[in-house]
Amino acid sequence: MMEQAHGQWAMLTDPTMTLNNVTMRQGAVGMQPQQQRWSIPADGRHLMVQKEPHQYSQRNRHCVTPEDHYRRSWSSDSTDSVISSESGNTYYRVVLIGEQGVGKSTLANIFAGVHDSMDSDCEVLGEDTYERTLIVDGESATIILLDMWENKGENEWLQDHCMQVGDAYLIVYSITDRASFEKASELRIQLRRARQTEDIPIILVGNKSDLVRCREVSVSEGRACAVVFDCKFIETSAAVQHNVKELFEGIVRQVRLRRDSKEKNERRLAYQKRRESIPRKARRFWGKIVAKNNKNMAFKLKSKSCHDLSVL
Ligand SMILES: Nc1nc2c(ncn2[C@@H]2O[C@H](COP(=O)(O)OP(=O)(O)OP(=O)(O)O)[C@@H](O)[C@H]2O)c(=O)[nH]1
Repeated sequence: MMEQAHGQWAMLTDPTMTLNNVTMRQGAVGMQPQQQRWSIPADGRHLMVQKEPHQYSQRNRHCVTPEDHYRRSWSSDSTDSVISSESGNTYYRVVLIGEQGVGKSTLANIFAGVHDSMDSDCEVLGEDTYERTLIVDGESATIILLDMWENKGENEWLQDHCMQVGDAYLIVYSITDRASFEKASELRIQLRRARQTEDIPIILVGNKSDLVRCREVSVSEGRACAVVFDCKFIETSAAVQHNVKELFEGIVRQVRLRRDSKEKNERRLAYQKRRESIPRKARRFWGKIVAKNNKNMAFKLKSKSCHDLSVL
């Protein structure tokens, strides 16, 4: 089944279909430009791909064969081995949205491994669409990252589309640009309207945290905004790759917390705690003492948890 959607994009839902030169194979992932081969996740969920073979830009230069796919991973735990798709890998479609120039593509490039000193396992599924498998809390998860958001009016259909297709969203602003922060709030409202009945995981991302002297939006403003809009918050620097891995692991955890059973999530939390570093353990312990002594505990707990991406 294929749904023609605005120009060159198509939404593919049937994993066995053939489209022009594009062959869909169930179970495997990835595309090789020479072979014009496309495929979708084994779970058969919608995935947006380009119908025409495209020119690979410099930033999309990382492409691996399907055989390479599960060989390496961006793991949160170096001692874990990668779990294959056959053993229950899960796919998460994550959409980057935000004002122009806030660093969405730079974050996507880091995800894609363009800046990695080591080899990346990222696959390019189409212009501005990347796929990478991470090991988060001992389990593999594949993120399909869409960096196709455009703010220009004539691309309204694309914006609507982006608002509909994500399993999770990263709303990015630049801490050096107040207007982009305000835009982030607008986008949050737009997203809420578009997906009214759904509890979609969203992380508000204050990027460019390395530009300390140009800061226009404080950390507490970012946090307060996340509390008001009921989403998570993190500051990142794509330039120095600070908190980027944490961001992508965090979005996986946020989806899992909503989708999976309580027992599964409790197991993961226990796993995280076992592997937590001593400074982090100490911080958590200290946080509990502070919360106990705080009269406005309800507010404190809420505002405290907006930057903890491992809890709801
Ligand atoms: N100092 C600093 N510069 C950054 C950071 N992230 C991105 N930049 C720079 O900001 C500029 C814009 O980054 P992009 O990644 O193109 O931003 P974008 O949000 O994708 O922009 P559009 O594609 O126009 O929507 C580039 O010059 C990046 O090098 C960061 O964390 N710190």
